[in-house]
Amino acid sequence: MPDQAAEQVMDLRIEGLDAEGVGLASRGADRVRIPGALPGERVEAIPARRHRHRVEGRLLRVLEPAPERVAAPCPHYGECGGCSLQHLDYPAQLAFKRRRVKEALARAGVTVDVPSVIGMEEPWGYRNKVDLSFGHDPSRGVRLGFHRRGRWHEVVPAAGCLIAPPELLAAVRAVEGWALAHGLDAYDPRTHTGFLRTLLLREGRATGQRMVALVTAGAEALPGAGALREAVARVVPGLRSLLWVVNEAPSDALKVDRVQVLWGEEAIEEELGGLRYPVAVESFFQTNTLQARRLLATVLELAKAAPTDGVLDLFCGVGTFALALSPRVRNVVGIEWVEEAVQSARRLAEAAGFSNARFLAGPVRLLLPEAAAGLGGVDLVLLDPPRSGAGGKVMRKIGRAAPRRVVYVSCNPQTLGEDLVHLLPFGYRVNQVRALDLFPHTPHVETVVRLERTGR
Ligand SMILES: C[S@@+](CC[C@H](N)C(=O)[O-])C[C@H]1O[C@@H](n2cnc3c(N)ncnc32)[C@H](O)[C@@H]1O
Repeated sequence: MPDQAAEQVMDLRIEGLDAEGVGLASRGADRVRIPGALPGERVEAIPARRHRHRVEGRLLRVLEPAPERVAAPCPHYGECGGCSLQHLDYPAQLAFKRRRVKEALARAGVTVDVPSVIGMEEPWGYRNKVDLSFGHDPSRGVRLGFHRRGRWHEVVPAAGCLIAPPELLAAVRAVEGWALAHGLDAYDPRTHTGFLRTLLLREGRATGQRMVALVTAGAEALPGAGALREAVARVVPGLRSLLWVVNEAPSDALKVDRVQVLWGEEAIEEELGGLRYPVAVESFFQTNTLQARRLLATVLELAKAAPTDGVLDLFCGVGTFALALSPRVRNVVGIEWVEEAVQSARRLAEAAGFSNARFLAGPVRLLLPEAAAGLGGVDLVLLDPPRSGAGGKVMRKIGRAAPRRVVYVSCNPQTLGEDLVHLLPFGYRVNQVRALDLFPHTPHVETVVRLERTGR
């Protein structure tokens, strides 16, 4: 785009928000996306990038603010890649999420009442897991923080993050100081040089146990391991696990090639539904413990389990739903492809004496028919797939297993709607929906949908 156009200031009226919570306006035939702008507002923005009829705009000034606009309390709002809805007051965030769920269901041809989103009384400091990255800082060498919005290889400071608990954030300065003192540099995935990759912090909300995991590129030994131990143990209360994780993959995604326990245990524990779950460095565990309890209660309410039920729990992770259902049903089979999560679920079932719970390790698509056949009748299917959804093949296999009830837990309304389109033709009808806010100040929303087989 020529410089002149890049300088062109646009005076726009914001018409709505897209699924990512970005303000949308029209300008001739163009759709303009403006992060930070709210519906009803008149704003000044400049075009930053153009793709065919879509223009990415940068907000310059809000000329007429919406009544729901609030001053974002985080000092790094706008620069940091997280919490993009902080400028919208909390009730309006919940209303936006409710609309997202309604619209996604409507696109799938489902018209059903979507009640208000179940929000948090105190929507701050809720995360039990924080992922930080090391970046190069020209003035001081290395910096530990969050990815910068739009420039993923740069980081913004983590201090002052309002959705992470301060007890975990205390590790950041200690680890940064240790890295600077030992002259260690940040790994650069573009050149595959450098050493320090990420720092993963986890806590068990109910147990007060904390984990600090340093992820680096490959090395024989960790320089200054003793000093790291001392620095972290001094500032992180309830430290139960200090780990050194080696990730030799070229990309940024967390891959665990080797784990060394520098102090304490390999995992921490978290409590949910009366059971204590071990949480290892790479395990999936709901990141908002308080709302995860409400999610579990909602799933149990919508499942309406009966003692004669045979149940499938697909994408079961460490088995939170299957284990909670086990004492209420005839038998339950969980399917999950992370072997370590399946082993954890099996151990918990055994310790609790749930002899009617079985867990299979592998892809849902391949194991579902065998698991359904082994149950002696499937009455209820629960599924909680990742953001990408379950996919048409899995949904059609559920339809062919013909359970009377399906409870679909989704963290992405869009893929929820797309998946439902494959199940509805098997004679299912959505008869209850609940939405919960597990991720305040972000556009994400958790939805639980109950379907019943009416025909066929
Ligand atoms: C949103 S999590 C649900 C976890 C679980 N309900 C819980 O609360 O702990 C999705 C899970 O699906 C697993 N997964 C993703 N794709 C899978 C597949 N094709 N087959 C089996 N498991 C899969 C992931 O490893 C993850 O544990």
